[in-house]
Amino acid sequence: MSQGRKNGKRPQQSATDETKHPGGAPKAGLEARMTAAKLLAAVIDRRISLDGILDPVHGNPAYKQLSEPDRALVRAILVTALRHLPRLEAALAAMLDTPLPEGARALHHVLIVAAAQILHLDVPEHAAVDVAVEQANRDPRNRRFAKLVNAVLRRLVREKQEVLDATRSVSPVPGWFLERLTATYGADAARSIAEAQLTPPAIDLTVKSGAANWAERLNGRLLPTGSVRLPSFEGAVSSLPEFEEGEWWVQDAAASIPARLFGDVRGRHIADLCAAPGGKTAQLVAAGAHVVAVEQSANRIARLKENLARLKLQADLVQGDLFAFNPAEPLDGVLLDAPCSSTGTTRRHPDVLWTKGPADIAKLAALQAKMLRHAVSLVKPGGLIVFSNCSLDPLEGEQVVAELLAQDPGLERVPVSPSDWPGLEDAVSPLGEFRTTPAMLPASDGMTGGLDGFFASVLRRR
Ligand SMILES: C[S@@+](CC[C@H](N)C(=O)[O-])C[C@H]1O[C@@H](n2cnc3c(N)ncnc32)[C@H](O)[C@@H]1O
Repeated sequence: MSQGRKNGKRPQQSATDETKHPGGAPKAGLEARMTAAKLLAAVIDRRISLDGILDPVHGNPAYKQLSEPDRALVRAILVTALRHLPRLEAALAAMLDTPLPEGARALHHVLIVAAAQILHLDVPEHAAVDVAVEQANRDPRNRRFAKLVNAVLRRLVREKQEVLDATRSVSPVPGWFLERLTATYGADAARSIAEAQLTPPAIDLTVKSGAANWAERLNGRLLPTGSVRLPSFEGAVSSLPEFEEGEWWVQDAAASIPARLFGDVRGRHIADLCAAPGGKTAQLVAAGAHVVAVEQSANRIARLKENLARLKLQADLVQGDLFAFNPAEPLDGVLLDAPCSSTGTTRRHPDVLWTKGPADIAKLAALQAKMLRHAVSLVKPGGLIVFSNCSLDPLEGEQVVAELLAQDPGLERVPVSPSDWPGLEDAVSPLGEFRTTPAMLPASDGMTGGLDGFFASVLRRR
């Protein structure tokens, strides 16, 4: 999983990936790097999501004030720091004769931000060191550590390759997550999943039609899901052909599986109960279903509306709580792509592992069970319910379904057949449920491998 990487650096791929930055002059990017350390504190210490902090409209005020190149630097630093956090901490610990004093959290974040740049970003190392020293000097709590910061980071620059090699054995994910992965997937698979989250994901497109042609046209790879994986890509996806015409949308290959599990949906009435931003609604409409898209969040349903407008696809939109959605006629099908811990998306959202924990997983699993019971109540006899989410935890997937099946004799599982998914057979469990992980779908022809972690199960009302 290390395509295109040299010395731990990777090519720019998208706005949230590690990137080059023209911060050559000693104090260039000072504001950006200082902001990055503060925002890292907000994620790690206050468990605020990165998406919330970096939102261009509702995000952190200090971040919003920065120039676009500085914002890109902040994003790259934060994503990199969170992806590699335990290894960066181990690297710094190896440079320190004694651990940092208790309570030196601000200093910890300054050092992590600098270490992420030195070890993984294509920025001048001296700028990362100088700014960290300046930042320590500016903070009365940290001033006495400025010399230490200088010495530690200069040593990190000198011993970079040795440090990268020595910390490779450190798990890049927090202990609670590795334990859960190991309990579910076994030690080897858990390690592979943890390693996979270090590689930024490729960009996958779902196309309205002619996937093989699109793959050829974009020099991409046709995936077993029918998605088109782009080769390493710089710039805005909106610059790709036929964006305005609405011929395709960005959707991780794994996220495209649940809607496909309904089979032929032409003329069927299907509700998508957690619909925004609308990737799965779009798939169902494009495949010929009449879709009601239900979404609680006003901001997110506005995005869904924009997305459908660009794609020239029509669905009925209902803004509100799915528990209040009770159509007069029972439906042919319901898709419940429920809110979850999102631990399957850490390649693009590495903050998840530091902002969420086991208690969130348990709480979300209980909510999903309640949502799934409501979803089942909306379909007619013989109707299908597809339950999915992007968590890697069985508590939010296999167990939700197993418990409901045990309680409701009027419901049966419709097993997915591995032979219907050549290339993804390993992702179908013995019970016929989908379980993808970021370690699946090997890289090939120089193209990034991997998939988001997803769970999907098909149920039928008897
Ligand atoms: C995982 S996302 C759905 C992604 C979407 N299916 C797609 O493919 O683009 C979950 C969505 O459920 C929405 N949601 C959460 N609770 C809800 C509720 N009680 N009623 C309706 N929507 C809800 C969230 O706002 C969020 O947009």
